[in-house]
Amino acid sequence: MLDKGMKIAVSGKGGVGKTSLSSLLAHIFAQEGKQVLAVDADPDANFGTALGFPQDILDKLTTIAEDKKLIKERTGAEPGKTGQVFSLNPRVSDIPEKYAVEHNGIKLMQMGNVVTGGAGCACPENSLLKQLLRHLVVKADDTVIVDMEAGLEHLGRGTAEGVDAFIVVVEPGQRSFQTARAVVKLAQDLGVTKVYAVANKVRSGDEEIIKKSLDFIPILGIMPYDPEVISADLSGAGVFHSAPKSVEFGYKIYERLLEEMTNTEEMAI
Ligand SMILES: Nc1ncnc2c1ncn2[C@@H]1O[C@H](COP(=O)(O)OP(=O)(O)OP(=O)(O)O)[C@@H](O)[C@H]1O
Repeated sequence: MLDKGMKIAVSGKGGVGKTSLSSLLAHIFAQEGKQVLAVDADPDANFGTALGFPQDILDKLTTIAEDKKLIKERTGAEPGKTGQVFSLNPRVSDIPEKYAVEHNGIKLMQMGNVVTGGAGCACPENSLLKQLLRHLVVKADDTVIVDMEAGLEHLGRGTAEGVDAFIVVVEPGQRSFQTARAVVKLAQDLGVTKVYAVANKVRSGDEEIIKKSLDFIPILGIMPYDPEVISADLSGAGVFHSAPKSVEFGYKIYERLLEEMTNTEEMAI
């Protein structure tokens, strides 16, 4: 295993279970003694709640994209305005330490949404978020788990190349398969080499059709439909602490990930 922690990005169509899987992996890596940094880069997600962070800690979490002072200080430009000159290479190395909150040995950061100009906007907040994600993936020693939206808004080429495992979460259904195809293509175009699928919310008997539909990508694991994941969401207790069946499947995915990493290292020798 590498000295540096693994860098894992999790993506997929809205609602497929990206955040639930990301939270399971974060806890499993932490249990296995890794320093884990969970990065919430999906504006629709609530990574902190899925991780089981208490509300008083989440209240202290600053969303980077909404910190106007920070954006102005680092990029030299006003957030929310286009047509300005701003730094494409802002200083970010001190941000994780200042902005992450911690609970149960897991650190959490929240990137937030870039509203101005929509997808791919050339604005100061996007410049800062992209540079920050690049720093976390390329430079940080922690095991980094990024919960991302399907558009891969913050994933630039340099960052993509540093990702050890890019996981596309898929639920049984043609729309989810189609999104998976599009996300896989986006990721590969950006230079990610290790792209995998995890099928989630799978009812017994559906495994074969899922394997057939995902023949374009290696499958890391198949997670069952698990009502306890929904209960965890309702109670705010966190998936890892309240859905033991899913935790078991999460461990299988963790082991597959380690195997994949070992294979890559052997290939590199
Ligand atoms: N294995 C599962 N079995 C049953 N329900 C699940 C499972 N995994 C996730 N869910 C439920 O599906 C919903 C969406 O899950 P989650 O928030 O993890 O997905 P997401 O892809 O991150 O969504 P978003 O795009 O909205 O951030 C939640 O209500 C969650 O409890």
